[in-house]
Amino acid sequence: MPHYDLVIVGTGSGNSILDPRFADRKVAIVEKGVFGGTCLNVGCIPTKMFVHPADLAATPESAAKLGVDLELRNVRWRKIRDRVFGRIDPIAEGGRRYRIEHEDNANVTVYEGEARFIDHKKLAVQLADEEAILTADNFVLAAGGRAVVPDIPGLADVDYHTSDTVMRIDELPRRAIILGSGFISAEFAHVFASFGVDVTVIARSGALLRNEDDDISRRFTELASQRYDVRLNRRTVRVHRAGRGGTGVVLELEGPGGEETVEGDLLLIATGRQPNSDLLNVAATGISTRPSGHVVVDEYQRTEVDGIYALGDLSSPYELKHVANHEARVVQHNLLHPDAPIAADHRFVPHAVFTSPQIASVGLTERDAAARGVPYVTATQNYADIAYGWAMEDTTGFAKLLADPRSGQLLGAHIIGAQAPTLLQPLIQAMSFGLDARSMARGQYWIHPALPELVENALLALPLKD
Ligand SMILES: Cc1cc2nc3c(=O)[nH]c(=O)nc-3n(C[C@H](O)[C@H](O)[C@H](O)COP(=O)(O)OP(=O)(O)OC[C@H]3O[C@@H](n4cnc5c(N)ncnc54)[C@H](O)[C@@H]3O)c2cc1C
Ligand SMILES: NC(=O)c1ccc[n+]([C@@H]2O[C@H](COP(=O)([O-])OP(=O)(O)OC[C@H]3O[C@@H](n4cnc5c(N)ncnc54)[C@H](O)[C@@H]3O)[C@@H](O)[C@H]2O)c1
Repeated sequence: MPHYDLVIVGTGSGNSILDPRFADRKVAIVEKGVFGGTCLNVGCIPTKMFVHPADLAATPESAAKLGVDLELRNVRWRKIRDRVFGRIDPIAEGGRRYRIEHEDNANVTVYEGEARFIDHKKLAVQLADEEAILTADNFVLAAGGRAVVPDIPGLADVDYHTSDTVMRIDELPRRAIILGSGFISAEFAHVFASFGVDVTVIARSGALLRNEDDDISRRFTELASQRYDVRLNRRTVRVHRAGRGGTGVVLELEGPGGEETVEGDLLLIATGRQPNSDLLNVAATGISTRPSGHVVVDEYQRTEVDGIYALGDLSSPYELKHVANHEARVVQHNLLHPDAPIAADHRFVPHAVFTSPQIASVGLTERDAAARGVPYVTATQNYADIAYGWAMEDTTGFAKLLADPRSGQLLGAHIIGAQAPTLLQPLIQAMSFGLDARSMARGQYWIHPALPELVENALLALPLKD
């Protein structure tokens, strides 16, 4: 039974921990799937590589109102898909080979198989032909999560996709149904609709992206409904194959208008993700989980068991790559300096949805602020009322800020419109470093007539107390 100084489970963000400072430690890395994890292989990176061509394909629609007539002649799906994975797959394989073969990793053993705890700090790894049992002083659990597939009658008997498989299909479907109305739904609806697929989005609640600020969610729902079929307040009662030898899939729904059916050639299930703590059987080593399945960690990313750290989607309710990366840096430091640990900073975690229009957000929504009884003022600045917004003829985008009325400290920022994630970044910076709205607006130049004037004007519009 080999004993290690350090065992890392998962090669997503967990793989970034090792560097030359670990050269004198005996290390094992365990990976059951493809090296590089979700973000690289089936998450952030490929999705955005599809979103960019989708943005281009959608350009004729937005150009016409500016007097530029463009025509979308063709979408070569296989060319788009093969560019994406032709780039990504070699990176994943290169990362694997680096860990297995390169002299930098002479101290590292890679175990390719599924790990599960069988006892206190004892891990079994199911390899192709045998089971290995590993023990270690330190473990880093970075085993991520997986797509949730809801228990809907008939679903198991039809072909459906999750985000793990949908990007590798051979042909674009004529009609796609997307179940769920969160991040993945919003991004794939944009990709498919831009490529000419008839999209139907099925939402349980009365709005898409309902965790966003209500104004953002409402605006996005309106705009999405103009581009594709959005069914709100629907319960999916049953799923079955289309009749008479049809290759499609039918969803039976119940909604405000009673019963209805929707038929498609592809069904994408986008109903959230769950942590892999159950498959890793963390309970066997004495680690507890939250009701959501997330592993419990303290601010130093330490689990309840001495020497075992967890990070990323396995323990983080944010389920975002920049959070997993940050936590991996914290764990790395704390492994190297256990007597001087640093805490993870989760004060201002931003996110962006790469749909159309783009959406980005940080801090409190107005709903959060009201629920917490936090004093706040808000300001909303439309793209339509800044110079570059005129150039773009943008009539729908806006930035909404929340700030403390006295100190002017920003509490939240929410943008829907072109380049929203890029426009949000200076607001994240202000919040992280405690820059108040007045100083931010008037303590620097804002390039005229560039898009960040949206942020400048939103800051100036905040009705702060003198
Ligand atoms: C479609 C999609 C798009 C996304 N887009 C974005 C985005 O634009 N921006 C963003 O910030 N985030 C995005 N995310 C979220 C982001 O991908 C995750 O937050 C991030 O990848 C989590 O990293 P991680 O290291 O915690 O886990 P992962 O990257 O999931 O790594 C976990 C690894 O552990 C392995 N593993 C699991 N269990 C075991 C086991 N028992 N034994 C051995 N190995 C195991 C898995 O195979 C995997 O390789 C997206 C996610 C999806 C699904
Ligand atoms: N741009 C990004 O940062 C990005 C992009 C994609 C995914 N992600 C990450 O991946 C995670 C998973 O994405 P997601 O879109 O699957 O999850 P999500 O939590 O964003 O949305 C899940 C959706 O499914 C709905 N839902 C849940 N159960 C359902 C059921 N039984 N029937 C119908 N609808 C149901 C929910 O109401 C919600 O609308 C996200 O939490 C996010 O952190 C991030």
